[in-house]
Amino acid sequence: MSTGKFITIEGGEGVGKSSNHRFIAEFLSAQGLEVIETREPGGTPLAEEIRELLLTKRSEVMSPTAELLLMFAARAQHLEQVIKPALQRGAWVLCDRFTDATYAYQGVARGLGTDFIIELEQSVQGSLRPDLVVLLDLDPRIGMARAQNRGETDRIEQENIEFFDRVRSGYLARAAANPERFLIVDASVELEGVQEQIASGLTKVLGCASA
Ligand SMILES: Nc1ncnc2c1ncn2[C@@H]1O[C@H](COP(=O)(O)OP(=O)(O)O)[C@@H](O)[C@H]1O
Ligand SMILES: Cc1cn([C@H]2C[C@H](O)[C@@H](COP(=O)(O)OP(=O)(O)O)O2)c(=O)[nH]c1=O
Repeated sequence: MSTGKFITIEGGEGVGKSSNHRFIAEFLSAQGLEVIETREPGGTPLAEEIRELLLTKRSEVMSPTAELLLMFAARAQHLEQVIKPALQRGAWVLCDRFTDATYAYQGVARGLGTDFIIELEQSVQGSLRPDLVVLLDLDPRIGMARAQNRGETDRIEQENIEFFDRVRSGYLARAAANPERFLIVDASVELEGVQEQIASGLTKVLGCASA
């Protein structure tokens, strides 16, 4: 049996990741594929506990390196328990955020750079990389306005707009460096237009998978 494909959804806050997650899952299921839906940080009970540590507001400032290592601690657990077994049995994995988020948030926005992240990625993931990254690209001012009525902000969401500008440019730099696996979606248009862009990108990946 061939292994499944690994698809991630990326972008800043309020760009429409949750709104489009269901669309992608249904699109793939309609092709008869088994789809495992998951997210990072999180995806297993232990990794969800690490997520709580990461997102809970606290008076003690979390060091960027501690933040980075917790992201990879959660990821290591998630990979072993969920992602790798699913791919090995031929399921497709759809994950809200993955290591490209680490490059954008910790590498660029927090200013840690890429060297240590490259080392961690290699140690924790080996050769595993997403087959397709759906990057929802949007001015963070629009994303924040969209996300406004979502309730209280978490520890990372409370960063300032310059932080989220850096997140956006970090993602776009990742996409420019890895054009073969990134689908950049203009998330500023209405939901239907966003989904048309995603469907056409998925069709190409499905074409490759069945070829
Ligand atoms: N293309 C779009 N145009 C306008 N509003 C949108 C669009 N996509 C999502 N939204 C709305 O924006 C808000 C944030 O979307 P959401 O999917 O929760 O984003 P994320 O998961 O990336 O934070 C929600 O209220 C959602 O209904
Ligand atoms: C996976 C990952 C997420 N994050 C951040 C991005 C988000 O602010 C937060 C939680 O992700 P998520 O719940 O997907 O955010 P959203 O509010 O957009 O729905 O974790 C990192 O900083 N690095 C990472 O490697």
